[in-house]
Amino acid sequence: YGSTRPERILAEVKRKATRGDARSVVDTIDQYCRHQEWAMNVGDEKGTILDSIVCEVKPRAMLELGTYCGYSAVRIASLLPPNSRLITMEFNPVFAAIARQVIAWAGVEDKVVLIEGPSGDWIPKMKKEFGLTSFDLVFLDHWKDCYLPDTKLMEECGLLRTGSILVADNVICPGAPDYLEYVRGSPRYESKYFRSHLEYTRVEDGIEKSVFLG
Ligand SMILES: Cc1ncccc1-c1cc(O)c2nc[nH]c(=O)c2c1
Ligand SMILES: [Mg+2]
Repeated sequence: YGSTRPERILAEVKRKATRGDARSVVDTIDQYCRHQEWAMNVGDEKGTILDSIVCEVKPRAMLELGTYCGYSAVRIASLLPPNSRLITMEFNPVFAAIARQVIAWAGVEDKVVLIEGPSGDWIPKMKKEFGLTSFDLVFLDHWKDCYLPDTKLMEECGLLRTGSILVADNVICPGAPDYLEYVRGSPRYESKYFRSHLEYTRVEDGIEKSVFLG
């Protein structure tokens, strides 16, 4: 039986990255996915844009939708101030199992809570389950068709406050046209596009940063 791509990524992390060194985990995955086999991590180019927003916002409470192998969870967690939390949500159990091990290898497990299951089921439960009032920063990187419904659900569940920031990956490739139209057209958001490329390629992609105005 063959291994899966996430399993091969984890194997490379265990082979090449230094335990407890988040940056070496990030760099190892980038090297592997650029030179061995492509995978849908946010990557180094868009990752740098994400880093700058995380450093600017210094979120106490952050949500990531779409963990995959844990690349961006590790990247984000390494930048979080003490007693800040990243909650990362993954629908696919195979991805979640790999991500837990990547997050542990990087030594950031005390800053990251990984939850498994559909975002639509979890979002209405978040406040109660985690004693949250709202998220300071949300990274949308799961499935393009869920960006808009999940954003509306977070609004309805009171998980966004005036000033909460949404950062969405892949707004060009694969693209989330309904989401873009919503955040760019709504008076309740101030939206800005950061032009970049699809991870490890020359294909255009970008990140949309949208501030919720309440
Ligand atoms: C898989 C793929 N193939 C060709 C072009 C883009 C993608 C792609 C890239 C990503 O960064 C993704 N992030 C989250 N979720 C996705 O489904 C996803 C898909
Ligand atoms: Mg992505």
